[in-house]
Amino acid sequence: MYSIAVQDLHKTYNGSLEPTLKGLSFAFPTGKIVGLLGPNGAGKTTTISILCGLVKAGKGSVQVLGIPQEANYRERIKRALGVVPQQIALFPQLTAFENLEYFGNLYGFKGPALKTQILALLEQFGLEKAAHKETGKFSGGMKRRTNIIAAILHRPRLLILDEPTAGVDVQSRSMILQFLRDYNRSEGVSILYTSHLLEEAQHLCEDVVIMDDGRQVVQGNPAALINALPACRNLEDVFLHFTGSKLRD
Ligand SMILES: Nc1ncnc2c1ncn2[C@@H]1O[C@H](COP(=O)(O)OP(=O)(O)OP(=O)(O)O)[C@@H](O)[C@H]1O
Repeated sequence: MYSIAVQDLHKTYNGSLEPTLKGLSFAFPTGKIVGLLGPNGAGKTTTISILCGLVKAGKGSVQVLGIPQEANYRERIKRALGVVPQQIALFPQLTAFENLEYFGNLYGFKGPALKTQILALLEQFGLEKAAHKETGKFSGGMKRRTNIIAAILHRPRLLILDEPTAGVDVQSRSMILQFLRDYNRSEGVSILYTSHLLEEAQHLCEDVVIMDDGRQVVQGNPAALINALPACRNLEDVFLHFTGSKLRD
């Protein structure tokens, strides 16, 4: 079964003359870690927002874990999908524990079982000492780690992360990447993540989808893509080969 299958996706935002997605297609099987890569403005966040049911596509089809995008899509997908947005989505006046309790409640989890789970995850993410501190006073890395916990409290089968390692220090980044590997292996959770750090994506992902200007330009295993192009030494070379070096702003 495909974890995500996107076919000929189009999107033009209201008020925009230029389409953001121009026939994007890609698919990958369940259980993989996949990188959705592309230059600034390629349409990665737009694609994620459509997958989550937050933005409506203009044309094309989307299936997430076999669930087609229909009228009650968001309700159907809610339990199966965990999302870590690019912007930190925490209440700064609430403590980490209170934030996570709030997100757990949204999924119908309550009481001692939720409390135990939150404390275990805070410990796993190195946040046990900060559990009862306001998240507004957290460092970037601590906020990001708390945000990831919020996305996995309900044990989703697919986790989508939009630049989870942007702006965090080396220690937090290393912890987050190790968590993603372990989580994928031990729970079989499918992961789609975006990043501009291509060395990171090369090591983490079994598959990458490189998109540019609203379309897929190539999909494949990083090592296989590098081997297929004799002039490319790494994924960054492959990326530049397919997307060119013209600045996008
Ligand atoms: N809400 C919106 N309304 C109008 N245009 C938008 C909106 N959101 C995104 N866009 C435009 O769509 C294009 C793609 O944006 P998107 O954020 O999906 O790209 P991205 O690949 O995630 O970029 P980045 O790497 O910079 O995060 C950009 O030109 C952006 O200005």
